[in-house]
Amino acid sequence: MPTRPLTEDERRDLLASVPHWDAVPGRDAIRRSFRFVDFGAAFAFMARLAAHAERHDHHPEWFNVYDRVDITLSTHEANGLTHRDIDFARQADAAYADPGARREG
Ligand SMILES: C[C@H](O)[C@H](O)[C@H]1CNC2=NC(N)=NC(=O)C2=N1
Repeated sequence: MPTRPLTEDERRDLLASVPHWDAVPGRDAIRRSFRFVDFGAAFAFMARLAAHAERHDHHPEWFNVYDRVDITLSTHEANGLTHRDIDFARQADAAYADPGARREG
């Protein structure tokens, strides 16, 4: 998957396709917070995405405290958003939508 920066048209269309993700002020990056029933569910979510990150050589910036995981995505080599970030966001959304994810609420 290319690591070139997104074109303006790509950016508009691709960001619209990941509506749960918000632009990060001052950075060409996107972020989303995920809440789970407990730490075990949060960590299982991270473990699943860690495997994806390794397979695709594309790694998130993330923060975890107990039942919460905050993920920020950007491509360091491009110093901004690329297709890899959109792909990762979709993977994270799919993992969170999985019935076994034990989401909060
Ligand atoms: C050497 C290794 O392939 C590169 O550092 C990869 C690793 N994971 C990465 N992750 C992200 N988010 N951006 C990158 O540019 C990147 N580059």
